Amino acid sequence: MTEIPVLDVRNVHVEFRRRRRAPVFRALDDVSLVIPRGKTVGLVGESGSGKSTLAKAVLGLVPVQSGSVHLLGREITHIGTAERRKLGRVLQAVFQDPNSSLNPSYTVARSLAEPLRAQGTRSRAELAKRSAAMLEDVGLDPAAAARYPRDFSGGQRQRISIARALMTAPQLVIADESVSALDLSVQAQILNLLADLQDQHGLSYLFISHDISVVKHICHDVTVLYRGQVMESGPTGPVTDQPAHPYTRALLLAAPVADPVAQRRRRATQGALSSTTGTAASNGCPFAARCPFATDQCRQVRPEPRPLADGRVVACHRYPDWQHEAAASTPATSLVTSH
Ligand SMILES: Nc1ncnc2c1ncn2[C@@H]1O[C@H](COP(=O)(O)OP(=O)(O)OP(=O)(O)O)[C@@H](O)[C@H]1O
Repeated sequence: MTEIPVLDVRNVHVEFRRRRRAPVFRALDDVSLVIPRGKTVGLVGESGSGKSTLAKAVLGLVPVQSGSVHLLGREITHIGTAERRKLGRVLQAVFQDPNSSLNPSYTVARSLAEPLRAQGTRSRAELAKRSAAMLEDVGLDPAAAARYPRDFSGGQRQRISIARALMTAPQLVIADESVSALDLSVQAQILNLLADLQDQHGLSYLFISHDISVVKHICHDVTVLYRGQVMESGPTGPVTDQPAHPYTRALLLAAPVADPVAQRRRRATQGALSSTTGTAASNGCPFAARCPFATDQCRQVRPEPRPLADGRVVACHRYPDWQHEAAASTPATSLVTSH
Protein backbone atom coordinates (compact mmCIF):
# COMPACT_ATOMS: atom_id res chain seq x y z
CA MET A 1 0.00 0.00 0.00
CA THR A 2 1.35 3.46 -0.84
CA GLU A 3 1.90 5.74 2.13
CA ILE A 4 -0.36 8.77 2.48
CA PRO A 5 1.74 11.86 1.77
CA VAL A 6 2.01 14.61 4.36
CA LEU A 7 0.92 17.16 1.78
CA ASP A 8 -0.87 16.60 -1.50
CA VAL A 9 -1.65 19.69 -3.54
CA ARG A 10 -3.67 18.81 -6.64
CA ASN A 11 -4.34 21.04 -9.65
CA VAL A 12 -4.65 24.18 -7.54
CA HIS A 13 -5.78 27.47 -9.09
CA VAL A 14 -5.60 30.74 -7.18
CA GLU A 15 -6.83 33.95 -8.75
CA PHE A 16 -6.72 37.55 -7.58
CA ARG A 17 -8.62 40.54 -8.82
CA ARG A 18 -6.23 43.41 -8.24
CA ARG A 19 -8.85 46.12 -8.71
CA ARG A 20 -12.60 46.09 -9.04
CA ARG A 21 -13.52 45.29 -12.64
CA ALA A 22 -9.87 44.47 -13.47
CA PRO A 23 -9.44 41.08 -15.17
CA VAL A 24 -8.58 38.25 -12.80
CA PHE A 25 -4.89 37.53 -12.35
CA ARG A 26 -4.03 33.85 -12.10
CA ALA A 27 -1.28 33.54 -9.46
CA LEU A 28 -1.38 29.71 -9.46
CA ASP A 29 -2.45 27.80 -12.53
CA ASP A 30 -3.00 24.06 -12.14
CA VAL A 31 -0.22 23.51 -9.59
CA SER A 32 0.31 20.05 -8.09
CA LEU A 33 2.91 19.04 -5.52
CA VAL A 34 3.33 16.07 -3.16
CA ILE A 35 5.43 15.90 0.01
CA PRO A 36 6.09 12.37 1.27
CA ARG A 37 6.65 11.81 4.99
CA GLY A 38 10.06 12.87 6.29
CA LYS A 39 11.01 14.57 3.02
CA THR A 40 11.84 18.11 1.98
CA VAL A 41 10.26 19.40 -1.18
CA GLY A 42 11.59 22.64 -2.61
CA LEU A 43 9.53 25.23 -4.40
CA VAL A 44 11.73 27.47 -6.47
CA GLY A 45 11.18 30.35 -8.87
CA GLU A 46 11.87 34.04 -9.24
CA SER A 47 10.03 36.77 -7.41
CA GLY A 48 6.35 36.79 -8.40
CA SER A 49 6.27 33.18 -9.58
CA GLY A 50 3.64 32.27 -6.99
CA LYS A 51 5.68 30.50 -4.29
CA SER A 52 4.24 32.38 -1.33
CA THR A 53 0.76 32.12 -2.81
CA LEU A 54 1.10 28.34 -2.73
CA ALA A 55 2.23 28.51 0.92
CA LYS A 56 -0.76 30.73 1.68
CA ALA A 57 -3.13 28.37 -0.13
CA VAL A 58 -1.90 25.51 2.09
CA LEU A 59 -2.15 27.69 5.21
CA GLY A 60 -5.67 28.81 4.26
CA LEU A 61 -4.63 32.45 3.89
CA VAL A 62 -5.86 32.82 0.30
CA PRO A 63 -8.95 31.19 -1.23
CA VAL A 64 -8.39 28.33 -3.68
CA GLN A 65 -10.64 28.63 -6.75
CA SER A 66 -10.27 25.02 -7.83
CA GLY A 67 -8.17 21.98 -7.06
CA SER A 68 -7.54 20.54 -3.61
CA VAL A 69 -5.12 20.50 -0.69
CA HIS A 70 -4.86 17.35 1.44
CA LEU A 71 -2.89 17.29 4.68
CA LEU A 72 -2.13 13.78 5.98
CA GLY A 73 -4.93 12.43 3.81
CA ARG A 74 -7.54 14.93 4.98
CA GLU A 75 -8.89 17.54 2.61
CA ILE A 76 -8.31 21.01 4.08
CA THR A 77 -8.89 23.17 1.00
CA HIS A 78 -11.90 25.05 2.32
CA ILE A 79 -12.09 24.22 6.04
CA GLY A 80 -13.36 26.89 8.46
CA THR A 81 -11.38 28.97 10.93
CA ALA A 82 -11.94 26.76 13.96
CA GLU A 83 -10.83 23.62 12.13
CA ARG A 84 -7.95 25.53 10.61
CA ARG A 85 -6.72 26.58 14.06
CA LYS A 86 -6.55 22.94 15.16
CA LEU A 87 -4.19 22.23 12.25
CA GLY A 88 -1.50 24.08 14.21
CA ARG A 89 -0.76 20.71 15.82
CA VAL A 90 0.51 19.31 12.54
CA LEU A 91 1.23 22.31 10.33
CA GLN A 92 3.50 25.27 11.13
CA ALA A 93 5.41 27.88 9.14
CA VAL A 94 8.70 29.77 9.40
CA PHE A 95 8.97 32.97 7.36
CA GLN A 96 11.82 35.08 6.06
CA ASP A 97 11.56 37.72 8.74
CA PRO A 98 11.72 36.26 12.26
CA ASN A 99 10.25 39.51 13.54
CA SER A 100 6.93 38.55 11.94
CA SER A 101 6.55 35.62 14.33
CA LEU A 102 8.40 37.10 17.33
CA ASN A 103 6.66 39.97 19.05
CA PRO A 104 9.47 42.34 20.18
CA SER A 105 7.68 43.09 23.45
CA TYR A 106 7.32 39.39 24.38
CA THR A 107 10.00 37.33 26.07
CA VAL A 108 11.20 34.37 24.03
CA ALA A 109 9.37 32.12 26.51
CA ARG A 110 6.07 33.86 25.79
CA SER A 111 6.55 33.71 22.01
CA LEU A 112 7.44 30.03 22.18
CA ALA A 113 4.45 29.23 24.37
CA GLU A 114 1.91 30.80 21.99
CA PRO A 115 1.46 27.96 19.47
CA LEU A 116 0.98 25.43 22.29
CA ARG A 117 -1.40 27.70 24.18
CA ALA A 118 -3.42 28.03 20.97
CA GLN A 119 -3.77 24.26 21.06
CA GLY A 120 -5.05 24.36 24.65
CA THR A 121 -1.91 23.69 26.73
CA ARG A 122 -2.13 25.82 29.88
CA SER A 123 0.33 24.21 32.30
CA ARG A 124 3.19 26.67 32.89
CA ALA A 125 5.52 23.87 33.88
CA GLU A 126 4.79 21.99 30.69
CA LEU A 127 5.23 25.11 28.53
CA ALA A 128 8.53 25.95 30.23
CA LYS A 129 9.80 22.39 29.87
CA ARG A 130 8.93 22.23 26.20
CA SER A 131 10.42 25.71 25.51
CA ALA A 132 13.70 24.71 27.16
CA ALA A 133 13.85 21.47 25.17
CA MET A 134 13.14 23.23 21.88
CA LEU A 135 15.70 25.98 22.54
CA GLU A 136 18.28 23.28 23.15
CA ASP A 137 17.22 21.46 19.97
CA VAL A 138 17.87 24.59 17.91
CA GLY A 139 21.26 25.13 19.54
CA LEU A 140 20.39 27.90 22.00
CA ASP A 141 20.83 28.11 25.75
CA PRO A 142 17.48 27.49 27.52
CA ALA A 143 18.25 30.66 29.51
CA ALA A 144 17.37 32.53 26.28
CA ALA A 145 13.72 32.03 27.28
CA ALA A 146 13.87 34.98 29.69
CA ARG A 147 15.28 37.40 27.09
CA TYR A 148 13.78 39.46 24.26
CA PRO A 149 14.22 39.17 20.46
CA ARG A 150 16.37 42.34 20.43
CA ASP A 151 19.00 40.50 22.49
CA PHE A 152 19.73 38.11 19.59
CA SER A 153 21.38 38.19 16.17
CA GLY A 154 19.36 37.56 12.96
CA GLY A 155 20.49 33.93 12.83
CA GLN A 156 19.62 33.37 16.49
CA ARG A 157 16.21 34.96 16.00
CA GLN A 158 15.58 32.59 13.09
CA ARG A 159 16.55 29.68 15.40
CA ILE A 160 13.97 30.97 17.90
CA SER A 161 11.34 31.13 15.12
CA ILE A 162 12.14 27.54 14.21
CA ALA A 163 11.89 26.50 17.88
CA ARG A 164 8.53 28.25 18.03
CA ALA A 165 7.28 26.43 14.94
CA LEU A 166 8.33 23.09 16.44
CA MET A 167 6.65 23.61 19.84
CA THR A 168 3.52 21.70 18.77
CA ALA A 169 5.58 18.83 17.29
CA PRO A 170 4.17 19.43 13.79
CA GLN A 171 4.61 17.00 10.92
CA LEU A 172 4.90 19.62 8.19
CA VAL A 173 6.79 22.90 8.38
CA ILE A 174 6.52 25.45 5.59
CA ALA A 175 9.81 27.34 5.41
CA ASP A 176 9.13 30.39 3.20
CA GLU A 177 12.43 32.09 2.28
CA SER A 178 13.48 31.32 5.85
CA VAL A 179 17.22 31.69 5.20
CA SER A 180 17.08 34.43 2.55
CA ALA A 181 17.74 37.33 4.90
CA LEU A 182 20.77 35.70 6.51
CA ASP A 183 24.51 35.87 5.71
CA LEU A 184 25.85 32.90 3.75
CA SER A 185 27.61 31.31 6.73
CA VAL A 186 24.52 31.70 8.93
CA GLN A 187 22.35 30.34 6.08
CA ALA A 188 24.47 27.20 6.05
CA GLN A 189 24.07 26.80 9.82
CA ILE A 190 20.28 27.14 9.61
CA LEU A 191 20.07 24.71 6.67
CA ASN A 192 22.10 22.17 8.68
CA LEU A 193 19.84 22.78 11.66
CA LEU A 194 16.70 22.15 9.56
CA ALA A 195 18.23 18.89 8.26
CA ASP A 196 19.19 17.77 11.80
CA LEU A 197 15.71 18.56 13.11
CA GLN A 198 14.24 16.57 10.24
CA ASP A 199 16.29 13.51 11.27
CA GLN A 200 15.46 14.02 14.93
CA HIS A 201 11.73 14.65 14.61
CA GLY A 202 10.83 12.99 11.28
CA LEU A 203 9.67 16.36 9.94
CA SER A 204 8.61 17.15 6.39
CA TYR A 205 9.33 20.54 4.87
CA LEU A 206 7.93 22.62 2.08
CA PHE A 207 11.06 24.67 1.47
CA ILE A 208 10.43 27.83 -0.53
CA SER A 209 13.29 29.79 -2.02
CA HIS A 210 14.14 31.95 -5.03
CA ASP A 211 17.66 30.48 -4.86
CA ILE A 212 18.00 27.11 -6.57
CA SER A 213 21.51 26.64 -5.16
CA VAL A 214 20.03 26.61 -1.64
CA VAL A 215 17.20 24.29 -2.69
CA LYS A 216 19.77 21.93 -4.20
CA HIS A 217 21.42 21.42 -0.83
CA ILE A 218 18.42 20.67 1.30
CA CYS A 219 15.59 19.26 -0.85
CA HIS A 220 14.82 15.69 -1.86
CA ASP A 221 12.44 16.83 -4.58
CA VAL A 222 11.93 20.18 -6.23
CA THR A 223 9.15 21.94 -8.10
CA VAL A 224 10.11 24.80 -10.41
CA LEU A 225 7.46 27.47 -10.72
CA TYR A 226 7.23 30.23 -13.33
CA ARG A 227 4.31 32.66 -13.50
CA GLY A 228 2.15 30.36 -11.43
CA GLN A 229 2.79 27.27 -13.54
CA VAL A 230 4.97 24.23 -12.88
CA MET A 231 7.79 24.09 -15.43
CA GLU A 232 9.49 21.01 -14.05
CA SER A 233 9.35 18.86 -10.92
CA GLY A 234 10.99 15.74 -9.58
CA PRO A 235 14.01 14.44 -7.65
CA THR A 236 16.46 17.28 -6.97
CA GLY A 237 19.53 15.48 -8.41
CA PRO A 238 18.29 15.14 -11.99
CA VAL A 239 16.46 18.49 -11.96
CA THR A 240 19.56 20.43 -10.91
CA ASP A 241 22.22 18.29 -12.66
CA GLN A 242 20.53 18.10 -16.02
CA PRO A 243 17.49 20.37 -16.14
CA ALA A 244 14.75 19.30 -18.53
CA HIS A 245 13.24 22.79 -18.78
CA PRO A 246 15.15 25.82 -20.12
CA TYR A 247 13.80 27.91 -17.24
CA THR A 248 15.37 25.57 -14.66
CA ARG A 249 18.68 25.86 -16.48
CA ALA A 250 18.35 29.62 -16.53
CA LEU A 251 17.74 29.64 -12.76
CA LEU A 252 20.84 27.50 -12.24
CA LEU A 253 22.92 29.83 -14.38
CA ALA A 254 21.71 32.85 -12.44
CA ALA A 255 22.27 31.22 -9.03
CA PRO A 256 25.13 32.52 -6.90
CA VAL A 257 28.21 30.31 -6.79
CA ALA A 258 30.94 30.22 -4.13
CA ASP A 259 33.63 31.34 -6.60
CA PRO A 260 32.88 34.93 -7.67
CA VAL A 261 35.35 34.77 -10.60
CA ALA A 262 33.59 31.70 -11.98
CA GLN A 263 30.27 33.47 -11.44
CA ARG A 264 31.37 36.52 -13.44
CA ARG A 265 32.69 34.32 -16.24
CA ARG A 266 29.47 32.33 -16.33
CA ARG A 267 27.32 35.46 -16.42
CA ALA A 268 29.44 36.92 -19.20
CA THR A 269 29.12 33.84 -21.35
CA GLN A 270 25.60 32.69 -20.60
CA GLY A 271 23.58 35.79 -19.84
CA ALA A 272 21.54 36.28 -16.70
CA LEU A 273 17.84 35.99 -16.03
CA SER A 274 15.83 39.01 -16.93
CA SER A 275 12.83 40.12 -14.93
CA THR A 276 9.58 38.18 -14.82
CA THR A 277 7.48 41.18 -15.67
CA GLY A 278 7.26 40.83 -19.46
CA THR A 279 4.04 39.73 -21.08
CA ALA A 280 3.54 36.01 -21.21
CA ALA A 281 1.88 34.33 -24.14
CA SER A 282 -1.62 33.79 -22.84
CA ASN A 283 -2.07 30.37 -24.42
CA GLY A 284 1.43 29.07 -24.90
CA CYS A 285 4.27 28.31 -22.52
CA PRO A 286 4.61 31.24 -20.08
CA PHE A 287 8.40 31.14 -20.52
CA ALA A 288 8.27 31.28 -24.35
CA ALA A 289 8.93 35.04 -24.53
CA ARG A 290 12.25 34.59 -22.72
CA CYS A 291 13.29 31.19 -23.99
CA PRO A 292 15.93 31.09 -26.75
CA PHE A 293 14.68 27.66 -27.82
CA ALA A 294 11.03 28.63 -28.25
CA THR A 295 9.16 27.89 -31.46
CA ASP A 296 5.73 28.97 -32.68
CA GLN A 297 4.27 25.91 -31.00
CA CYS A 298 5.68 27.13 -27.63
CA ARG A 299 4.14 30.56 -28.16
CA GLN A 300 0.75 29.17 -29.15
CA VAL A 301 0.13 25.91 -27.29
CA ARG A 302 0.52 25.38 -23.58
CA PRO A 303 2.75 22.33 -23.04
CA GLU A 304 1.19 19.48 -21.07
CA PRO A 305 3.25 18.08 -18.17
CA ARG A 306 5.11 14.98 -19.41
CA PRO A 307 6.48 12.28 -17.11
CA LEU A 308 10.12 11.29 -17.72
CA ALA A 309 11.73 7.93 -16.97
CA ASP A 310 13.72 9.30 -13.98
CA GLY A 311 10.60 10.34 -12.04
CA ARG A 312 10.50 13.92 -13.27
CA VAL A 313 7.65 15.77 -14.91
CA VAL A 314 8.41 18.51 -17.44
CA ALA A 315 6.17 20.93 -19.31
CA CYS A 316 8.25 21.75 -22.40
CA HIS A 317 7.52 21.11 -26.07
CA ARG A 318 11.20 21.36 -26.89
CA TYR A 319 12.49 18.75 -24.42
CA PRO A 320 14.90 17.03 -25.11
CA ASP A 321 15.82 18.80 -28.36
CA TRP A 322 16.66 22.10 -26.65
CA GLN A 323 19.33 20.32 -24.57
CA HIS A 324 21.13 19.28 -27.77
CA GLU A 325 20.85 22.81 -29.15
CA ALA A 326 22.18 24.25 -25.89
CA ALA A 327 25.11 21.82 -25.89
CA ALA A 328 25.93 22.69 -29.49
CA SER A 329 25.66 26.45 -29.06
CA THR A 330 28.77 28.54 -28.49
CA PRO A 331 29.35 30.08 -25.05
CA ALA A 332 28.64 33.48 -26.55
CA THR A 333 25.01 32.46 -27.09
CA SER A 334 22.84 33.78 -24.34
CA LEU A 335 20.64 31.10 -22.76
CA VAL A 336 17.99 33.54 -21.66
CA THR A 337 17.29 36.70 -23.53
CA SER A 338 15.70 39.83 -22.15
CA HIS A 339 12.57 41.30 -23.68
N1 LIG B 1 -3.45 39.37 -2.44
C1 LIG B 1 -3.03 39.54 -3.69
N2 LIG B 1 -3.73 40.32 -4.55
C2 LIG B 1 -3.31 40.51 -5.81
N3 LIG B 1 -2.20 39.95 -6.33
C3 LIG B 1 -1.46 39.17 -5.52
C4 LIG B 1 -1.83 38.93 -4.16
N4 LIG B 1 -0.89 38.12 -3.60
C5 LIG B 1 0.01 37.85 -4.56
N5 LIG B 1 -0.32 38.48 -5.70
C6 LIG B 1 0.40 38.42 -6.97
O1 LIG B 1 0.61 37.06 -7.28
C7 LIG B 1 1.89 36.87 -7.89
C8 LIG B 1 2.66 35.83 -7.12
O2 LIG B 1 3.02 36.40 -5.87
P1 LIG B 1 3.83 35.56 -4.78
O3 LIG B 1 4.05 36.45 -3.60
O4 LIG B 1 3.15 34.27 -4.54
O5 LIG B 1 5.20 35.31 -5.54
P2 LIG B 1 6.55 34.73 -4.96
O6 LIG B 1 7.06 33.76 -5.94
O7 LIG B 1 6.38 34.27 -3.55
O8 LIG B 1 7.46 36.03 -5.01
P3 LIG B 1 8.29 36.71 -3.82
O9 LIG B 1 9.46 35.82 -3.59
O10 LIG B 1 8.66 38.05 -4.38
O11 LIG B 1 7.34 36.80 -2.66
C9 LIG B 1 2.56 38.25 -7.91
O12 LIG B 1 2.38 38.81 -9.19
C10 LIG B 1 1.81 39.02 -6.86
O13 LIG B 1 1.80 40.39 -7.16
